[in-house]
Amino acid sequence: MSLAYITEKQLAISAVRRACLLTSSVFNKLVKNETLVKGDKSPVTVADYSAQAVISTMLHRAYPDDLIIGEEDASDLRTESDSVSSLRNRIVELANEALTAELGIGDIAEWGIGPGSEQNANQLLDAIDRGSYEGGRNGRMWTIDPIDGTKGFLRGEQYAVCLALIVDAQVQVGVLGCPNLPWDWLKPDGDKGCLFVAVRGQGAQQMKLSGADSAPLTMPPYTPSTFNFLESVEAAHSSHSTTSQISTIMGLTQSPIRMDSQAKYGCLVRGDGGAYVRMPTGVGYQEKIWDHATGSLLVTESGGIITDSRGLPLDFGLGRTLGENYGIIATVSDAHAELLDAVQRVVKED
Ligand SMILES: Nc1ncnc2c1ncn2[C@@H]1O[C@H](COP(=O)(O)O)[C@@H](OP(=O)(O)O)[C@H]1O
Ligand SMILES: [Mg+2]
Ligand SMILES: [Mg+2]
Ligand SMILES: [Mg+2]
Repeated sequence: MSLAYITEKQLAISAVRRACLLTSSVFNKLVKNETLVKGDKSPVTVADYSAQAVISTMLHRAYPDDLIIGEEDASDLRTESDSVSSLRNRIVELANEALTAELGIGDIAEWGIGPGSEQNANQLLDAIDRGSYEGGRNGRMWTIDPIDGTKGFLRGEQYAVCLALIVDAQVQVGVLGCPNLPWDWLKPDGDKGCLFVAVRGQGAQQMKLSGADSAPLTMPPYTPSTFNFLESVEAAHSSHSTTSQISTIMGLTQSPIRMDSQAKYGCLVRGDGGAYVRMPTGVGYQEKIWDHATGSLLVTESGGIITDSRGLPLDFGLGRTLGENYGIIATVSDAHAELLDAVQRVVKED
């Protein structure tokens, strides 16, 4: 067994597990004034902030020189008002609850976790803001999406805690925690909570969020009669009509599965859906690297191909966004050429 990135992998699993416990515990208690609206009109909750604080604290303790690209920043939490200070107190309380929880299998106290690891408000706000790195082509950087699919989280549906290590613009380690995802997609009332892990060159695996048993993941081969798409719930994030046109060209009979967050990538690699298709709804939006870093490695490590709608590889070396990539398509290797062809025919018609 290869030992490359073995510590980074264990750290990422540990950090994502702690963050997932935090987010699931918050959901049951979330009250209205614990959600803010960001400059781009998207929601952010105390759970997003505290999960980023926890993950960033652990990364910094383990690898002080590594850079971090996190979705959230703490500027809205640094102003002085009664409502902001109660929000801040809640974030400190939640982050410390997660950081100080007893050590479990694979946890290392030097990562700043376990009893006695409390951080104060300033330390936690600084940890959130350590995620402000601009990114780039060279060096080691982690990317955190503390809650991907915040809208799904608020609806009580799918969301994911996402963490990836990028080295010289290549994703090397990716971990995805999906607290609300059923272990078996066909048994929605059965056990929930899945963790997906991939290391470049070492394959991908799925394990229970709560336990250690893991199963290697290989995407099932292309079967046109049962092939279906995974796409966003939010029509503003991904064009549902474009997906439907692509589906018609490919002669697909199954309807798409709509789901928030990178949980779609988890479902793709374990075979719940045939392809993840994300076509832009307008011009100008640039996909964020933290929305696809982990998912892209899961795809390539389980026998799939991921490109943009022109067939170009996703470029994680251009900063905080995927820059010029336009749309995203991911599917098992033997279906990719046909899918890409259908996508290009639809794009040409538009
Ligand atoms: N106009 C847009 N087009 C594409 N993606 C968008 C978008 N506006 C927001 N998003 C991204 O879509 C992500 C959710 O993905 P999905 O639609 O697959 O659930 C959001 O992540 P967050 O929820 O972490 O903010 C956000 O980064
Ligand atoms: Mg967001
Ligand atoms: Mg996201
Ligand atoms: Mg997010």
